[in-house]
Amino acid sequence: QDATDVPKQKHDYQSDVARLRKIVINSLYSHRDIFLRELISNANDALEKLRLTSLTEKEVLSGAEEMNITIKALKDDDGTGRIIITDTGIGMNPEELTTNLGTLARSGTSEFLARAESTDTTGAGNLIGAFGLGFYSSFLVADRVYVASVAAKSSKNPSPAQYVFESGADESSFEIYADPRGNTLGRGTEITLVLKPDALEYTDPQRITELVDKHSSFSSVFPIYLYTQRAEYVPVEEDEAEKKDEDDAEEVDEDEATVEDAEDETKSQEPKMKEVTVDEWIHMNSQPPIWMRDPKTVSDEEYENFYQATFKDYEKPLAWHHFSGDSGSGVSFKAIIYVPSHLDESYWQNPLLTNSRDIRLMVKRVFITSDLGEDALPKWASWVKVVVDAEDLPLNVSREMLQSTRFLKQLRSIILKHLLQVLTRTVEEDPEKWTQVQSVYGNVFKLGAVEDVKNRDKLVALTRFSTNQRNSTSLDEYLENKKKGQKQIFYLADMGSTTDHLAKSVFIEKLHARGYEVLLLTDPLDEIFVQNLRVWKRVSFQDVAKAGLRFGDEDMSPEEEKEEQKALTEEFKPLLDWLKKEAKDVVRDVVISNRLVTSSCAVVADMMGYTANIEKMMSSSHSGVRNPMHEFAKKQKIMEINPRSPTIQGLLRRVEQLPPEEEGQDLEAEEELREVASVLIDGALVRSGFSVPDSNEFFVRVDRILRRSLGVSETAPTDTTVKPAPPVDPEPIEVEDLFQAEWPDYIPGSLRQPPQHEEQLVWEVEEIDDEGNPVKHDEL
Ligand SMILES: Nc1ncnc2c1ncn2[C@@H]1O[C@H](COP(=O)(O)OP(=O)(O)OP(=O)(O)O)[C@@H](O)[C@H]1O
Repeated sequence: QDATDVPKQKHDYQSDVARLRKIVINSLYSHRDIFLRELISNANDALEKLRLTSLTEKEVLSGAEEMNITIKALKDDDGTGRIIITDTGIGMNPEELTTNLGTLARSGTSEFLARAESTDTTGAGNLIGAFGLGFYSSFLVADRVYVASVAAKSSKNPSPAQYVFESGADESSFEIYADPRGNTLGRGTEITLVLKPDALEYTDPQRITELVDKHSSFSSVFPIYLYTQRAEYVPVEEDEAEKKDEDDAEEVDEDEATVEDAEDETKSQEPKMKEVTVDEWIHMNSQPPIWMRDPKTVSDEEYENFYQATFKDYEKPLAWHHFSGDSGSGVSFKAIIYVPSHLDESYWQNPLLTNSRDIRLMVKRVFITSDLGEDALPKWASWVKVVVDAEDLPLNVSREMLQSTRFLKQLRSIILKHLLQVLTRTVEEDPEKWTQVQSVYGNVFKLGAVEDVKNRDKLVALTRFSTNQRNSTSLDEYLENKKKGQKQIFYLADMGSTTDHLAKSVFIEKLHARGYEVLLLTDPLDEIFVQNLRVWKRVSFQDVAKAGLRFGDEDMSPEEEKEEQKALTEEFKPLLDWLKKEAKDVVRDVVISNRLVTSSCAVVADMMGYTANIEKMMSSSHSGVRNPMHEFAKKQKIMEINPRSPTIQGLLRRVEQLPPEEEGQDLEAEEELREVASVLIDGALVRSGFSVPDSNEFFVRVDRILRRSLGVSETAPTDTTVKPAPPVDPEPIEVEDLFQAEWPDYIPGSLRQPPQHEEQLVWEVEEIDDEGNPVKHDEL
């Protein structure tokens, strides 16, 4: 079949593509250099696909001899310019040209586009950087793009034809047609960019060389050639010269020899030269890839550029580590590990479902796969970016075969070991970078410590916490600051709170006053971390909002303490008994406290109970579900009262003054006291981070007590009369009609807010008195 017989087919772009192209063209002008690296990266992918397919289907390789990428930048005589990027990769048939270049198959595209459309242009640039533009970046520099492509030969398609995808930057459709030139490529894809008039700088080979050197020289193991032309002066060849001289020689006769001799003489003295244009293909990536080089010879900029091109990240990496080694199972390798400067947004949405997609495994410089399977890395480390090149694996190793090699398992621990090393090194060597690492990965380390038992200690060592004494401490530093006798790591957790707020908590007042350090945990992960770890360097964690707090330097022996507690309990017995009755709905017990200094009381969780923080976490993860275990744990709270607090002492006296039942109750005094007690209990709950059972009731009681202290009558009613709403209007006015009457130029449905007008709209409402007569007001 003659391909040229096939008519041109017009296709509309999928609407997302049209949107993406628009955002790209509008927002990435200052980044338009990226088009070249994107197209080279696509060409490289196509060559990699071809190589992989050829492992099972030899015939794909026929069609073109070489596997390479070529770039031609041309300035045409009419002042226009073109760039032609050609690869001899896997190619595309007409259907593939249509779907691959006319649709966006990536997930989350629409959401992404909506965000990019709503951000300003620089913000959109960053977003697009994260998203990856690929082929559409062509339109940053080109008014018109032609993609000619021949799919690789296969048993199903033994003589593929060359087809063209053609589209203009402003067009909402593209055309697919058989290339009228026939099959000029043999195999692969040729992308011709007809440059915009303001993008002619890219016709300068020097400019292209610069860009390839910076972004792409290492992104392909296949050779990249740039077409150049240079002027050269070559001696004019003899017969040509003779021809030239023929005009001068009037006759060809016996004098010829003399003439020749004379000519020979002049030639040797000053050879005739002419200018010729020499075409040359320059090999641009002849240097070995950077992971194969000696780290001492690679500059930071080279590492950064390599990272940005390979992992398509617009931002520079935070840190990296370049090393070589032997896996232990006889596979030697070279690798670079990168720590990105940000986490993908999706990471925290589902950290435990994230798989690593960025371990690029190569064998002898040839890319094999970046999908090493589910368990390639623990989830906490799924963000790490790695290139690893193994020397001693067979080139045709498949992903499935890889899964069963020992190398892969070893690779996992090698990567983790080096990743932890590079992070730990940052702590020691670069405090500024370490702050950045903490702000991005602080929570990742906590998650890791919970998930990755094998590396737990190293990950815990990387975690940092705020305390009542400093902004950041590691657990080891905390232990160095541990006071004599202290056998617990004190912490207080309240997710969503601030450290400043926690520092003023009732639970740490004594610890703080005495100079003990308390970890102040505000992230939901903190509590999970502590609950999982339980002990660090044989010192257990103690939630200071729970029973069981010990300072370790108690002056009294536990027996003596018990004695003292017993004596105080005896002394405060009337108050304790009375409070127990009053607080029975919220706490299990009321006891004398040893943790309070200035506060009069607090509510703490029992050993089995939930602290306010856990209660919050439970209610957010079990919303609406009543679980008897949770209900039980929620009730395991204890109210502690401070025997040295004047409030408590005063309350004790008042309770003691209540006449015993047999003498007849003083109901009024009792009621008043109960009110005070209930405010105290609810206040203690709030102060301790819990919520009160009924906040409306709570406020009514507060109000009564306030009245009492202000000497206002408790029973005096508040004037509660309010103006009633006017009667039902039988003919409701359409709001828009109303606007129309007031503002004639108002377009119905066009505004939510009434337009700003000098005169305010006045709602005249007639008020009637008890007899039904209208009430006159000066002003409404
Ligand atoms: N030179 C090429 N040879 C063969 N196929 C190509 C070539 N360029 C693009 N394609 C095909 O078109 C698809 C879309 O390309 P595009 O660059 O837009 O996205 P991508 O490469 O998949 O993603 P990204 O560039 O963000 O990594 C590719 O997945 C590939 O199938």
